[in-house]
Amino acid sequence: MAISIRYSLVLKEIDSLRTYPVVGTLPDFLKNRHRFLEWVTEVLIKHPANTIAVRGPGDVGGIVTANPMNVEHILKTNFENYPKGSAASPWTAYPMSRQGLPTLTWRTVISRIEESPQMIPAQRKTASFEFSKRSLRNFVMETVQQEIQNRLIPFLQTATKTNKTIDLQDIFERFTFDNVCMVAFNYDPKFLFFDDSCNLSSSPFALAFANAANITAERFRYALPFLWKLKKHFNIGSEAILKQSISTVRDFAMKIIRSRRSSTNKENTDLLSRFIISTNNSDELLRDIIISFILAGRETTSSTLAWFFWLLSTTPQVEGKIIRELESVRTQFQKGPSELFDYQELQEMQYLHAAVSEALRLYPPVAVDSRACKEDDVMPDGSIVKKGQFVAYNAYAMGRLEAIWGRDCGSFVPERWLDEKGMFRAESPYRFPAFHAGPRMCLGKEMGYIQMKSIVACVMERFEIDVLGKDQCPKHFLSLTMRIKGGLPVRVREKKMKGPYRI
Ligand code: HEM
Repeated sequence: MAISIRYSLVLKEIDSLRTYPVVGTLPDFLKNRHRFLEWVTEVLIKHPANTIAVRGPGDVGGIVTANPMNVEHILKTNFENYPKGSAASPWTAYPMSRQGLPTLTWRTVISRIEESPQMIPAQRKTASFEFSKRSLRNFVMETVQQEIQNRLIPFLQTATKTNKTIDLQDIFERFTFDNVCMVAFNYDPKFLFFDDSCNLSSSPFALAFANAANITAERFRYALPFLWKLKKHFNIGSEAILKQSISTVRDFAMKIIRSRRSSTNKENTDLLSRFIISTNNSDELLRDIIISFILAGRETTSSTLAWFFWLLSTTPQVEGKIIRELESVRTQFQKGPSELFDYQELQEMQYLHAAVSEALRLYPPVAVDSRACKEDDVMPDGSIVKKGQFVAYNAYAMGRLEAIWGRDCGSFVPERWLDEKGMFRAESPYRFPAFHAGPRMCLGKEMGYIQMKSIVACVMERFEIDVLGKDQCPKHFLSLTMRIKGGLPVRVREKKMKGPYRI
Protein backbone atom coordinates (compact mmCIF):
# COMPACT_ATOMS: atom_id res chain seq x y z
CA MET A 1 0.00 0.00 0.00
CA ALA A 2 2.84 2.33 0.93
CA ILE A 3 4.33 1.90 -2.52
CA SER A 4 1.19 3.07 -4.26
CA ILE A 5 1.04 6.21 -2.09
CA ARG A 6 4.60 6.96 -3.09
CA TYR A 7 3.69 6.54 -6.75
CA SER A 8 0.68 8.79 -6.52
CA LEU A 9 2.90 11.45 -4.97
CA VAL A 10 5.42 11.06 -7.75
CA LEU A 11 2.53 11.26 -10.17
CA LYS A 12 1.64 14.75 -9.00
CA GLU A 13 5.19 15.88 -9.63
CA ILE A 14 5.06 14.99 -13.30
CA ASP A 15 3.94 18.24 -14.83
CA SER A 16 2.49 16.55 -17.90
CA LEU A 17 -0.15 14.76 -15.82
CA ARG A 18 -1.88 16.84 -13.17
CA THR A 19 -4.85 15.81 -11.07
CA TYR A 20 -7.45 18.57 -10.62
CA PRO A 21 -10.35 18.63 -8.20
CA VAL A 22 -13.58 17.15 -9.65
CA VAL A 23 -12.32 16.64 -13.21
CA GLY A 24 -9.20 14.68 -12.24
CA THR A 25 -6.69 14.18 -15.07
CA LEU A 26 -9.26 14.88 -17.79
CA PRO A 27 -7.92 18.36 -18.74
CA ASP A 28 -4.46 16.96 -19.49
CA PHE A 29 -5.97 14.17 -21.56
CA LEU A 30 -8.03 16.60 -23.58
CA LYS A 31 -5.09 18.98 -24.02
CA ASN A 32 -2.98 16.16 -25.45
CA ARG A 33 -5.66 14.42 -27.46
CA HIS A 34 -3.97 15.32 -30.76
CA ARG A 35 -0.76 13.51 -29.69
CA PHE A 36 -2.30 11.05 -27.31
CA LEU A 37 0.01 8.09 -27.84
CA GLU A 38 3.28 10.03 -27.70
CA TRP A 39 2.12 11.94 -24.65
CA VAL A 40 1.00 8.88 -22.66
CA THR A 41 4.24 7.15 -23.65
CA GLU A 42 6.35 10.07 -22.41
CA VAL A 43 4.47 10.13 -19.12
CA LEU A 44 4.78 6.37 -18.65
CA ILE A 45 8.49 6.32 -19.42
CA LYS A 46 9.13 9.10 -16.90
CA HIS A 47 7.17 7.41 -14.15
CA PRO A 48 9.32 5.20 -11.87
CA ALA A 49 6.82 2.30 -11.93
CA ASN A 50 5.83 2.93 -15.55
CA THR A 51 2.21 3.11 -14.40
CA ILE A 52 -0.06 6.13 -14.17
CA ALA A 53 -3.38 6.61 -12.44
CA VAL A 54 -6.01 8.38 -14.47
CA ARG A 55 -8.90 10.06 -12.70
CA GLY A 56 -12.00 11.56 -14.23
CA PRO A 57 -15.16 13.26 -13.02
CA GLY A 58 -16.98 11.27 -10.34
CA ASP A 59 -15.38 7.92 -9.62
CA VAL A 60 -14.40 7.05 -13.19
CA GLY A 61 -10.76 6.30 -13.79
CA GLY A 62 -8.21 3.55 -13.86
CA ILE A 63 -4.58 2.92 -14.63
CA VAL A 64 -2.42 2.84 -17.72
CA THR A 65 0.65 0.68 -17.36
CA ALA A 66 3.79 -0.30 -19.23
CA ASN A 67 5.04 -2.46 -16.39
CA PRO A 68 5.47 -6.16 -17.39
CA MET A 69 4.59 -7.37 -13.87
CA ASN A 70 1.25 -5.59 -14.07
CA VAL A 71 0.64 -6.88 -17.60
CA GLU A 72 1.18 -10.46 -16.41
CA HIS A 73 -1.14 -9.85 -13.47
CA ILE A 74 -3.92 -8.47 -15.69
CA LEU A 75 -3.64 -10.93 -18.57
CA LYS A 76 -2.77 -14.11 -16.68
CA THR A 77 -2.45 -14.25 -12.89
CA ASN A 78 -5.70 -12.41 -12.09
CA PHE A 79 -7.23 -12.81 -15.56
CA GLU A 80 -10.75 -13.53 -14.21
CA ASN A 81 -10.84 -10.09 -12.59
CA TYR A 82 -10.23 -8.28 -15.89
CA PRO A 83 -12.89 -8.98 -18.52
CA LYS A 84 -13.08 -6.75 -21.56
CA GLY A 85 -16.00 -4.72 -20.20
CA SER A 86 -18.14 -2.38 -22.25
CA ALA A 87 -16.19 0.81 -21.66
CA ALA A 88 -12.88 -0.99 -21.98
CA SER A 89 -13.37 -2.02 -25.54
CA PRO A 90 -15.19 -0.51 -28.45
CA TRP A 91 -15.23 -3.86 -30.17
CA THR A 92 -17.04 -5.71 -27.42
CA ALA A 93 -19.96 -3.54 -28.38
CA TYR A 94 -19.21 -3.41 -32.02
CA PRO A 95 -22.57 -2.90 -33.64
CA MET A 96 -21.88 -5.50 -36.32
CA SER A 97 -22.09 -8.06 -33.55
CA ARG A 98 -25.10 -8.29 -31.32
CA GLN A 99 -23.90 -7.05 -28.00
CA GLY A 100 -25.38 -3.56 -27.90
CA LEU A 101 -23.61 -0.24 -27.55
CA PRO A 102 -21.41 0.79 -24.69
CA THR A 103 -21.88 3.93 -22.70
CA LEU A 104 -19.14 6.04 -24.16
CA THR A 105 -17.52 8.33 -21.65
CA TRP A 106 -14.30 10.31 -21.70
CA ARG A 107 -12.63 7.10 -20.55
CA THR A 108 -12.75 5.85 -24.09
CA VAL A 109 -10.14 8.45 -24.98
CA ILE A 110 -7.61 6.06 -23.58
CA SER A 111 -9.34 2.92 -24.78
CA ARG A 112 -7.53 0.97 -27.38
CA ILE A 113 -9.51 0.47 -30.54
CA GLU A 114 -9.52 -3.28 -30.71
CA GLU A 115 -9.82 -5.41 -33.74
CA SER A 116 -12.08 -8.16 -32.55
CA PRO A 117 -15.27 -8.70 -30.62
CA GLN A 118 -14.59 -11.08 -27.79
CA MET A 119 -15.31 -14.70 -28.48
CA ILE A 120 -17.04 -16.69 -25.78
CA PRO A 121 -14.84 -19.49 -24.35
CA ALA A 122 -16.56 -22.26 -26.37
CA GLN A 123 -15.97 -20.41 -29.64
CA ARG A 124 -12.41 -19.64 -28.69
CA LYS A 125 -11.83 -23.33 -27.91
CA THR A 126 -13.09 -24.40 -31.33
CA ALA A 127 -11.14 -21.65 -33.09
CA SER A 128 -7.99 -22.39 -31.15
CA PHE A 129 -8.26 -26.10 -31.95
CA GLU A 130 -8.76 -25.37 -35.66
CA PHE A 131 -5.86 -22.89 -35.74
CA SER A 132 -3.57 -25.55 -34.31
CA LYS A 133 -4.30 -27.96 -37.17
CA ARG A 134 -1.84 -28.48 -39.98
CA SER A 135 -4.69 -28.56 -42.50
CA LEU A 136 -5.66 -24.95 -41.69
CA ARG A 137 -2.04 -23.85 -41.81
CA ASN A 138 -1.71 -25.47 -45.25
CA PHE A 139 -4.84 -23.67 -46.40
CA VAL A 140 -3.44 -20.35 -45.14
CA MET A 141 -0.14 -21.01 -46.92
CA GLU A 142 -1.91 -21.92 -50.15
CA THR A 143 -4.13 -18.81 -50.15
CA VAL A 144 -1.18 -16.54 -49.33
CA GLN A 145 0.87 -17.97 -52.19
CA GLN A 146 -2.02 -17.61 -54.63
CA GLU A 147 -2.58 -13.97 -53.71
CA ILE A 148 1.15 -13.26 -54.07
CA GLN A 149 1.45 -15.04 -57.40
CA ASN A 150 -1.77 -13.84 -59.00
CA ARG A 151 -2.14 -10.35 -57.54
CA LEU A 152 0.82 -8.90 -55.63
CA ILE A 153 3.63 -9.70 -58.07
CA PRO A 154 1.60 -8.69 -61.18
CA PHE A 155 0.51 -5.48 -59.45
CA LEU A 156 4.07 -4.49 -58.53
CA GLN A 157 5.29 -5.39 -62.03
CA THR A 158 2.63 -3.13 -63.51
CA ALA A 159 3.61 -0.38 -61.07
CA THR A 160 7.22 -0.76 -62.26
CA LYS A 161 6.16 -0.25 -65.86
CA THR A 162 3.91 2.74 -65.18
CA ASN A 163 6.46 4.25 -62.77
CA LYS A 164 3.53 5.41 -60.67
CA THR A 165 3.81 6.27 -57.00
CA ILE A 166 1.81 3.68 -55.09
CA ASP A 167 0.65 3.48 -51.49
CA LEU A 168 2.21 0.27 -50.19
CA GLN A 169 0.13 0.29 -47.02
CA ASP A 170 -3.05 0.30 -49.11
CA ILE A 171 -1.73 -2.60 -51.19
CA PHE A 172 -1.01 -4.62 -48.05
CA GLU A 173 -4.47 -3.82 -46.66
CA ARG A 174 -6.06 -5.07 -49.86
CA PHE A 175 -3.89 -8.19 -49.78
CA THR A 176 -4.71 -9.08 -46.18
CA PHE A 177 -8.41 -8.37 -46.64
CA ASP A 178 -8.58 -10.77 -49.60
CA ASN A 179 -6.55 -13.32 -47.70
CA VAL A 180 -8.45 -13.23 -44.43
CA CYS A 181 -11.78 -13.49 -46.32
CA MET A 182 -10.45 -16.57 -48.12
CA VAL A 183 -9.37 -18.17 -44.85
CA ALA A 184 -12.57 -17.18 -43.04
CA PHE A 185 -15.13 -18.27 -45.63
CA ASN A 186 -13.39 -19.09 -48.89
CA TYR A 187 -14.65 -15.94 -50.56
CA ASP A 188 -12.40 -13.76 -52.70
CA PRO A 189 -13.48 -10.08 -52.58
CA LYS A 190 -10.81 -9.23 -55.22
CA PHE A 191 -9.80 -6.09 -53.37
CA LEU A 192 -6.28 -6.26 -54.80
CA PHE A 193 -7.49 -6.09 -58.38
CA PHE A 194 -6.21 -3.57 -60.92
CA ASP A 195 -6.09 -2.52 -64.57
CA ASP A 196 -3.12 -1.90 -66.91
CA SER A 197 -2.66 1.63 -65.55
CA CYS A 198 -2.44 0.30 -62.00
CA ASN A 199 -5.86 1.65 -61.03
CA LEU A 200 -7.21 -0.46 -58.22
CA SER A 201 -10.74 -1.81 -58.13
CA SER A 202 -13.19 -1.23 -55.37
CA SER A 203 -14.99 -4.09 -53.68
CA PRO A 204 -18.42 -3.25 -52.20
CA PHE A 205 -17.88 -5.76 -49.41
CA ALA A 206 -14.42 -4.43 -48.54
CA LEU A 207 -15.66 -0.85 -48.69
CA ALA A 208 -18.62 -1.55 -46.44
CA PHE A 209 -16.30 -3.35 -44.05
CA ALA A 210 -13.80 -0.48 -43.97
CA ASN A 211 -16.56 2.10 -43.47
CA ALA A 212 -18.12 0.15 -40.63
CA ALA A 213 -14.78 -0.34 -38.90
CA ASN A 214 -13.50 3.23 -39.40
CA ILE A 215 -16.70 4.99 -38.40
CA THR A 216 -16.98 2.85 -35.27
CA ALA A 217 -13.40 3.79 -34.43
CA GLU A 218 -14.20 7.46 -35.05
CA ARG A 219 -16.88 7.37 -32.37
CA PHE A 220 -14.14 7.01 -29.83
CA ARG A 221 -12.54 10.24 -30.90
CA TYR A 222 -15.58 12.38 -30.15
CA ALA A 223 -14.89 14.67 -27.18
CA LEU A 224 -18.68 14.96 -26.80
CA PRO A 225 -20.06 11.50 -27.51
CA PHE A 226 -23.66 12.70 -27.55
CA LEU A 227 -22.88 14.21 -30.97
CA TRP A 228 -22.50 10.85 -32.69
CA LYS A 229 -25.48 9.55 -30.74
CA LEU A 230 -27.53 12.44 -32.07
CA LYS A 231 -26.41 11.58 -35.62
CA LYS A 232 -27.34 7.99 -34.98
CA HIS A 233 -30.74 8.95 -33.63
CA PHE A 234 -31.56 10.98 -36.74
CA ASN A 235 -29.71 8.54 -39.01
CA ILE A 236 -27.62 11.24 -40.68
CA GLY A 237 -24.00 11.74 -41.82
CA SER A 238 -21.44 9.16 -40.81
CA GLU A 239 -23.96 7.26 -38.68
CA ALA A 240 -26.21 6.74 -41.70
CA ILE A 241 -23.22 5.37 -43.65
CA LEU A 242 -22.34 3.15 -40.68
CA LYS A 243 -25.84 1.70 -40.52
CA GLN A 244 -25.87 1.00 -44.24
CA SER A 245 -22.37 -0.51 -44.18
CA ILE A 246 -23.16 -2.82 -41.30
CA SER A 247 -26.24 -4.15 -42.99
CA THR A 248 -24.26 -4.71 -46.24
CA VAL A 249 -21.60 -6.68 -44.36
CA ARG A 250 -24.12 -8.70 -42.37
CA ASP A 251 -26.32 -9.51 -45.37
CA PHE A 252 -23.33 -10.54 -47.37
CA ALA A 253 -21.90 -12.80 -44.65
CA MET A 254 -25.35 -14.30 -44.07
CA LYS A 255 -25.77 -15.14 -47.76
CA ILE A 256 -22.50 -17.04 -47.74
CA ILE A 257 -23.38 -18.91 -44.54
CA ARG A 258 -26.80 -19.97 -45.85
CA SER A 259 -25.45 -21.11 -49.18
CA ARG A 260 -22.72 -23.06 -47.42
CA ARG A 261 -25.22 -24.78 -45.16
CA SER A 262 -27.26 -25.92 -48.13
CA SER A 263 -24.23 -26.91 -50.19
CA THR A 264 -23.51 -30.58 -50.72
CA ASN A 265 -19.78 -29.90 -50.78
CA LYS A 266 -18.77 -30.40 -47.14
CA GLU A 267 -15.05 -29.79 -47.52
CA ASN A 268 -13.77 -28.22 -44.32
CA THR A 269 -10.94 -26.05 -45.58
CA ASP A 270 -11.97 -22.58 -44.37
CA LEU A 271 -12.96 -21.51 -40.87
CA LEU A 272 -16.66 -21.25 -41.63
CA SER A 273 -16.91 -24.90 -42.72
CA ARG A 274 -14.93 -25.97 -39.70
CA PHE A 275 -17.31 -24.11 -37.37
CA ILE A 276 -20.39 -25.49 -39.17
CA ILE A 277 -19.12 -29.05 -38.85
CA SER A 278 -17.89 -28.91 -35.27
CA THR A 279 -20.51 -26.71 -33.52
CA ASN A 280 -24.24 -26.08 -33.35
CA ASN A 281 -24.02 -22.32 -33.72
CA SER A 282 -26.94 -20.37 -35.17
CA ASP A 283 -26.42 -18.54 -38.48
CA GLU A 284 -26.31 -15.22 -36.62
CA LEU A 285 -23.60 -16.46 -34.30
CA LEU A 286 -21.59 -17.88 -37.18
CA ARG A 287 -21.91 -14.53 -38.94
CA ASP A 288 -20.54 -12.72 -35.89
CA ILE A 289 -17.65 -15.18 -35.52
CA ILE A 290 -16.67 -14.80 -39.16
CA ILE A 291 -16.92 -11.00 -39.02
CA SER A 292 -14.78 -10.95 -35.89
CA PHE A 293 -12.07 -12.99 -37.62
CA ILE A 294 -12.00 -10.65 -40.57
CA LEU A 295 -11.78 -7.67 -38.21
CA ALA A 296 -8.93 -9.32 -36.32
CA GLY A 297 -6.89 -10.20 -39.36
CA ARG A 298 -7.48 -7.44 -41.88
CA GLU A 299 -5.36 -4.54 -40.63
CA THR A 300 -2.96 -6.00 -38.10
CA THR A 301 -0.51 -7.62 -40.49
CA SER A 302 -0.85 -4.91 -43.14
CA SER A 303 -0.01 -2.06 -40.77
CA THR A 304 2.98 -4.03 -39.41
CA LEU A 305 4.21 -4.54 -42.97
CA ALA A 306 3.88 -0.85 -43.80
CA TRP A 307 5.94 0.15 -40.75
CA PHE A 308 8.40 -2.65 -41.52
CA PHE A 309 9.11 -1.34 -45.03
CA TRP A 310 9.59 2.18 -43.74
CA LEU A 311 12.01 0.94 -41.03
CA LEU A 312 13.84 -1.10 -43.66
CA SER A 313 14.25 1.93 -45.91
CA THR A 314 16.23 3.61 -43.12
CA THR A 315 18.48 0.63 -42.37
CA PRO A 316 20.26 -0.71 -45.48
CA GLN A 317 22.40 -3.04 -43.34
CA VAL A 318 19.24 -4.87 -42.19
CA GLU A 319 18.00 -5.05 -45.76
CA GLY A 320 21.31 -6.60 -46.84
CA LYS A 321 21.14 -9.25 -44.12
CA ILE A 322 17.59 -10.26 -45.06
CA ILE A 323 18.54 -10.54 -48.74
CA ARG A 324 21.52 -12.75 -47.85
CA GLU A 325 19.31 -14.97 -45.70
CA LEU A 326 16.79 -15.36 -48.54
CA GLU A 327 19.60 -16.31 -50.93
CA SER A 328 20.94 -18.84 -48.50
CA VAL A 329 17.52 -20.49 -47.93
CA ARG A 330 17.01 -20.61 -51.72
CA THR A 331 20.34 -22.33 -52.10
CA GLN A 332 19.75 -24.72 -49.20
CA PHE A 333 16.42 -25.88 -50.62
CA GLN A 334 17.55 -25.69 -54.27
CA LYS A 335 14.65 -23.54 -55.30
CA GLY A 336 14.15 -22.03 -58.73
CA PRO A 337 14.35 -18.23 -58.89
CA SER A 338 10.64 -17.64 -59.36
CA GLU A 339 9.35 -20.26 -56.91
CA LEU A 340 7.67 -18.96 -53.78
CA PHE A 341 8.87 -20.12 -50.39
CA ASP A 342 6.84 -22.77 -48.57
CA TYR A 343 6.16 -23.14 -44.84
CA GLN A 344 9.27 -25.13 -44.04
CA GLU A 345 11.48 -22.63 -45.85
CA LEU A 346 9.84 -19.70 -44.05
CA GLN A 347 10.68 -21.44 -40.77
CA GLU A 348 14.36 -21.33 -41.70
CA MET A 349 14.31 -17.51 -41.96
CA GLN A 350 15.40 -16.62 -38.45
CA TYR A 351 16.73 -13.16 -39.24
CA LEU A 352 13.57 -12.20 -41.14
CA HIS A 353 11.49 -13.45 -38.21
CA ALA A 354 13.56 -11.24 -35.93
CA ALA A 355 13.21 -8.21 -38.21
CA VAL A 356 9.42 -8.52 -38.39
CA SER A 357 9.24 -8.95 -34.60
CA GLU A 358 11.40 -5.86 -34.21
CA ALA A 359 8.92 -3.86 -36.32
CA LEU A 360 6.13 -5.18 -34.08
CA ARG A 361 8.06 -4.07 -31.00
CA LEU A 362 8.31 -0.50 -32.24
CA TYR A 363 4.93 -0.31 -33.95
CA PRO A 364 2.52 -2.82 -32.37
CA PRO A 365 -0.73 -2.58 -34.36
CA VAL A 366 -2.69 -2.82 -31.11
CA ALA A 367 -0.86 0.00 -29.38
CA VAL A 368 -2.98 0.24 -26.24
CA ASP A 369 -5.32 -2.46 -24.97
CA SER A 370 -7.69 -2.24 -22.05
CA ARG A 371 -9.82 -4.28 -19.67
CA ALA A 372 -12.39 -3.54 -16.97
CA CYS A 373 -11.76 -4.29 -13.28
CA LYS A 374 -14.41 -6.56 -11.66
CA GLU A 375 -13.29 -6.31 -8.02
CA ASP A 376 -10.92 -3.95 -6.15
CA ASP A 377 -7.34 -5.07 -6.69
CA VAL A 378 -3.72 -4.11 -6.07
CA MET A 379 -1.22 -4.45 -8.91
CA PRO A 380 2.23 -6.00 -8.32
CA ASP A 381 3.74 -2.47 -8.44
CA GLY A 382 1.33 -1.35 -5.70
CA SER A 383 -1.10 0.62 -7.86
CA ILE A 384 -4.68 0.35 -6.69
CA VAL A 385 -7.58 -0.33 -9.05
CA LYS A 386 -11.21 -0.09 -7.95
CA LYS A 387 -14.16 -2.15 -9.09
CA GLY A 388 -15.59 -0.67 -12.31
CA GLN A 389 -12.40 1.16 -13.28
CA PHE A 390 -10.34 0.31 -16.32
CA VAL A 391 -6.82 -1.07 -16.66
CA ALA A 392 -4.91 -0.46 -19.88
CA TYR A 393 -1.50 -1.66 -20.98
CA ASN A 394 0.46 0.35 -23.50
CA ALA A 395 2.43 -1.96 -25.82
CA TYR A 396 3.79 1.03 -27.78
CA ALA A 397 5.37 2.52 -24.64
CA MET A 398 6.67 -0.90 -23.57
CA GLY A 399 8.58 -1.18 -26.84
CA ARG A 400 10.35 2.05 -25.88
CA LEU A 401 11.36 1.17 -22.33
CA GLU A 402 15.09 1.00 -21.62
CA ALA A 403 14.36 -1.28 -18.67
CA ILE A 404 13.09 -3.94 -21.09
CA TRP A 405 15.10 -3.40 -24.27
CA GLY A 406 18.24 -1.58 -23.20
CA ARG A 407 19.67 1.76 -24.23
CA ASP A 408 19.19 1.20 -27.95
CA CYS A 409 15.44 0.65 -27.48
CA GLY A 410 14.68 3.46 -29.94
CA SER A 411 16.59 1.77 -32.79
CA PHE A 412 15.58 -0.91 -35.26
CA VAL A 413 17.94 -3.75 -34.32
CA PRO A 414 16.67 -7.24 -35.31
CA GLU A 415 19.82 -8.78 -33.77
CA ARG A 416 18.39 -8.26 -30.28
CA TRP A 417 16.00 -11.17 -31.01
CA LEU A 418 18.74 -13.66 -31.93
CA ASP A 419 20.84 -15.94 -29.74
CA GLU A 420 24.56 -16.52 -30.28
CA LYS A 421 23.76 -19.17 -32.92
CA GLY A 422 21.58 -16.74 -34.85
CA MET A 423 18.36 -18.50 -33.82
CA PHE A 424 15.24 -16.50 -32.99
CA ARG A 425 14.74 -16.08 -29.23
CA ALA A 426 11.15 -15.35 -28.25
CA GLU A 427 10.51 -12.64 -25.66
CA SER A 428 8.06 -13.07 -22.79
CA PRO A 429 4.60 -11.92 -23.97
CA TYR A 430 4.30 -9.83 -20.80
CA ARG A 431 7.30 -7.76 -21.89
CA PHE A 432 6.30 -7.84 -25.56
CA PRO A 433 2.48 -7.98 -25.59
CA ALA A 434 2.00 -7.17 -29.32
CA PHE A 435 -0.08 -10.36 -29.65
CA HIS A 436 -1.64 -10.00 -26.20
CA ALA A 437 -0.86 -12.77 -23.65
CA GLY A 438 -2.46 -15.35 -21.40
CA PRO A 439 -5.75 -17.12 -22.09
CA ARG A 440 -6.96 -14.59 -24.69
CA MET A 441 -3.76 -14.41 -26.70
CA CYS A 442 -4.08 -13.77 -30.44
CA LEU A 443 -5.13 -16.88 -32.35
CA GLY A 444 -3.80 -15.65 -35.67
CA LYS A 445 -0.16 -15.12 -34.66
CA GLU A 446 1.19 -17.89 -36.83
CA MET A 447 -1.04 -16.92 -39.74
CA GLY A 448 0.21 -13.34 -39.35
CA TYR A 449 3.87 -14.42 -39.50
CA ILE A 450 3.17 -16.62 -42.54
CA GLN A 451 1.60 -13.66 -44.36
CA MET A 452 4.26 -11.16 -43.33
CA LYS A 453 7.31 -13.33 -44.02
CA SER A 454 5.93 -14.56 -47.36
CA ILE A 455 5.17 -11.03 -48.53
CA VAL A 456 8.47 -9.55 -47.37
CA ALA A 457 10.48 -12.38 -48.97
CA CYS A 458 8.63 -12.07 -52.26
CA VAL A 459 8.84 -8.27 -52.44
CA MET A 460 12.47 -7.97 -51.34
CA GLU A 461 13.74 -10.60 -53.77
CA ARG A 462 11.93 -9.20 -56.78
CA PHE A 463 11.60 -5.45 -56.26
CA GLU A 464 13.50 -2.41 -55.10
CA ILE A 465 11.24 -0.31 -52.95
CA ASP A 466 12.02 3.39 -52.87
CA VAL A 467 10.11 4.95 -49.96
CA LEU A 468 9.37 8.61 -50.68
CA GLY A 469 10.31 10.96 -47.81
CA LYS A 470 11.86 8.12 -45.86
CA ASP A 471 14.00 10.44 -43.74
CA GLN A 472 10.92 11.70 -41.92
CA CYS A 473 9.40 9.30 -39.40
CA PRO A 474 5.82 8.79 -40.60
CA LYS A 475 3.02 9.97 -38.36
CA HIS A 476 0.67 7.35 -37.05
CA PHE A 477 -3.08 7.26 -37.22
CA LEU A 478 -4.99 5.37 -34.54
CA SER A 479 -7.99 3.76 -36.15
CA LEU A 480 -8.66 0.13 -35.37
CA THR A 481 -4.94 -0.40 -35.51
CA MET A 482 -1.96 1.93 -35.54
CA ARG A 483 -1.50 2.67 -39.24
CA ILE A 484 0.75 5.11 -41.07
CA LYS A 485 -1.12 8.39 -41.53
CA GLY A 486 -1.48 9.09 -45.23
CA GLY A 487 -0.10 5.65 -46.18
CA LEU A 488 3.39 4.67 -47.38
CA PRO A 489 4.12 6.23 -50.79
CA VAL A 490 6.74 4.26 -52.75
CA ARG A 491 8.17 3.82 -56.23
CA VAL A 492 8.97 0.30 -57.33
CA ARG A 493 11.69 -1.08 -59.63
CA GLU A 494 11.93 -4.69 -60.68
CA LYS A 495 15.11 -6.57 -59.80
CA LYS A 496 16.62 -9.31 -61.90
CA MET A 497 16.19 -12.41 -59.80
CA LYS A 498 19.34 -14.40 -59.41
CA GLY A 499 20.05 -17.49 -57.45
CA PRO A 500 20.25 -21.23 -57.87
CA TYR A 501 18.00 -23.15 -60.19
CA ARG A 502 16.39 -26.42 -59.30
CA ILE A 503 18.38 -29.15 -61.00
C1 HEM B 1 0.67 -8.72 -36.81
C2 HEM B 1 -0.40 -9.46 -36.70
C3 HEM B 1 -1.33 -9.51 -35.51
C4 HEM B 1 -1.25 -8.89 -34.29
C5 HEM B 1 -0.15 -7.96 -33.80
C6 HEM B 1 -2.40 -9.30 -33.51
C7 HEM B 1 -2.68 -8.88 -32.22
C8 HEM B 1 -3.77 -9.29 -31.47
C9 HEM B 1 -4.10 -8.82 -30.15
C10 HEM B 1 -3.33 -7.77 -29.37
C11 HEM B 1 -5.21 -9.47 -29.74
C12 HEM B 1 -5.93 -9.32 -28.40
C13 HEM B 1 -7.12 -8.43 -28.52
C14 HEM B 1 -7.84 -8.34 -27.21
O1 HEM B 1 -8.39 -9.34 -26.75
O2 HEM B 1 -7.85 -7.29 -26.63
C15 HEM B 1 -5.59 -10.37 -30.80
C16 HEM B 1 -6.67 -11.22 -30.75
C17 HEM B 1 -7.07 -12.00 -31.79
N1 HEM B 1 -6.45 -12.15 -33.00
FE1 HEM B 1 -4.76 -11.24 -33.60
N2 HEM B 1 -3.16 -10.15 -34.27
C18 HEM B 1 -2.54 -10.31 -35.49
C19 HEM B 1 -2.99 -11.06 -36.56
C20 HEM B 1 -4.11 -11.84 -36.55
C21 HEM B 1 -4.58 -12.62 -37.67
C22 HEM B 1 -3.93 -12.68 -39.05
C23 HEM B 1 -5.69 -13.27 -37.26
C24 HEM B 1 -6.51 -14.22 -38.08
C25 HEM B 1 -7.69 -14.02 -38.46
C26 HEM B 1 -5.91 -12.91 -35.86
C27 HEM B 1 -6.94 -13.41 -35.07
C28 HEM B 1 -7.18 -13.03 -33.76
C29 HEM B 1 -8.33 -13.48 -32.99
C30 HEM B 1 -9.39 -14.46 -33.46
C31 HEM B 1 -8.26 -12.85 -31.75
C32 HEM B 1 -9.25 -12.96 -30.59
C33 HEM B 1 -8.81 -13.99 -29.57
C34 HEM B 1 -9.81 -14.08 -28.41
O3 HEM B 1 -10.68 -13.21 -28.26
O4 HEM B 1 -9.70 -15.00 -27.64
N3 HEM B 1 -4.93 -12.05 -35.46
N4 HEM B 1 -4.70 -10.24 -31.85
